[in-house]
Amino acid sequence: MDILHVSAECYPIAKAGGLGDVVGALPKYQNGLGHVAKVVMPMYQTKFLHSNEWDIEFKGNTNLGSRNFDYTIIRERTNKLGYELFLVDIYGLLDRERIYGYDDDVERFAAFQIAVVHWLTYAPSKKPDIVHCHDHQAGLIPFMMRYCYDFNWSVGHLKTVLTIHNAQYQGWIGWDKSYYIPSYDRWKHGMLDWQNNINSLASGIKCADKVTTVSRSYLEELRYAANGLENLFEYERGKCVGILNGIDTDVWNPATDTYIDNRFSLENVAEGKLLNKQILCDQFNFNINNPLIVFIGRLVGEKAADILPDSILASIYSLQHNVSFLILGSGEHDVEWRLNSLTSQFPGNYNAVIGYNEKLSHQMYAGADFLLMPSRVEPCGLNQMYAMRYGTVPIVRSTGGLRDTVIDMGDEGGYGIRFIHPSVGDVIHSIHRAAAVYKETDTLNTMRSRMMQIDNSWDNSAQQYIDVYQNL
Ligand SMILES: Nc1ncnc2c1ncn2[C@@H]1O[C@H](COP(=O)(O)OP(=O)(O)O[C@H]2O[C@H](CO)[C@@H](O)[C@H](O)[C@H]2O)[C@@H](O)[C@H]1O
Repeated sequence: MDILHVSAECYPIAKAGGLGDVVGALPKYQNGLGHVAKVVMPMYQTKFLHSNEWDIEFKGNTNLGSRNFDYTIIRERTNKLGYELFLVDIYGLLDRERIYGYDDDVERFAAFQIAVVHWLTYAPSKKPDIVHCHDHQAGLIPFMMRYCYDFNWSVGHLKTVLTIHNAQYQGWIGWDKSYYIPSYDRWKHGMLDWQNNINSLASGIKCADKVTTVSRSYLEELRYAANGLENLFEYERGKCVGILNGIDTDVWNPATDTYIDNRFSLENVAEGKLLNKQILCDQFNFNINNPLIVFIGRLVGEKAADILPDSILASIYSLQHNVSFLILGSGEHDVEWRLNSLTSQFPGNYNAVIGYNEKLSHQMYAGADFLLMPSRVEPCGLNQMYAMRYGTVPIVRSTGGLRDTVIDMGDEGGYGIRFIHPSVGDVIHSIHRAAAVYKETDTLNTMRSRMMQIDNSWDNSAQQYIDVYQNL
């Protein structure tokens, strides 16, 4: 089968979170199964863009409302990522350094989607069998392919899949900007609308042939907590399926990871982790004998980052300073500020690196004893799977993909710590459980050995996506 993935992120070109990891890996594994999977994404000003060679694939001209624009589709010359990669260059709109966070993001991603569908319509090359859209930045594509007059005569018959990595963000566009959508059958305007806005994600759910979420539990949860789309998920449940993400075991492998100084595997996990922990302890002035608990991720309400400061403060006091915490992330300014200000309060027990740092994240997965994820919402979560591969015990709230991937150490065959509420009390209790198990070397080693042998690779999930396509 011929599959085209459409996404705003793709690792290693541009990544803000887990979406980039998934789109960077899934096509490679689908190609490994004998299919032809490709990726198209915006051309941002990235290091990857400037350090690789590109061929021009197609040049086109189309409109965003009254604004006429040229676009160019370029293709990475060597397929070095294991799949064909196309970038959409729209001068003045997409060619920025960051992925998101601009005042005109609505215009940028609307233009991106229009350009992709225009390209699919007018390029002479063979059309894909499946257009696989990821999150709201590609959510309008199924509508445009099916109902916009400029396109549907050519691509209206192609099958579309929408994968929801995070339903919190929906790509709302006021109806005052509806002229951005190329002309369409007005009777179909309900396929764009949700609660008096154009809602890109809702439109994708209505119009795509199949909708997938990144874990089964998350799909269940969306029926009662979907940031306003609950009824839609209930109504469309027949076309929705949960497929757990995998991890790219080429990138996330403690035996070959070039970001870490001391590589290790199951055979020497205790020694390997200790050497990596020593480096972190030297860098951040921690006592190596204390359990090291880390958090990596976006500092937003969804991840319950706001409860970290109080939980950490209380835990350091109640464990009499026999614990260390390291935070890596960025997000809401007040959370960043509160997390930063703890550093001076607890030198030797706490530190925070505010920002995005791929290398440090790998070093933390390798050197930490525990990884904390108190998420209020976690569609799948990749961090816990990376942690497990590096022998780092996950401490997770039992929700979404965290529930599907972590078994509590109190249960048969368990290897992690699970708690129910995203509350300071539950987090402190779990940190105390972590501090206790840290002293039981044999139990800790058994848990490490169990989690490192779990196969969370893409092999299984990539095939499940192929099954979805084939059923269409
Ligand atoms: N400051 C920082 N520095 C370095 N690396 C950082 C970082 N902040 C985050 N990361 C990295 O970004 C990724 C985060 O992935 P997640 O899946 O946990 O969350 P995210 O909410 O972005 O993804 C959404 O999509 C994914 C993919 O479907 C779902 O798993 C998830 O539940 C859903 O919320 C990891 O690779 C992590 O190491």
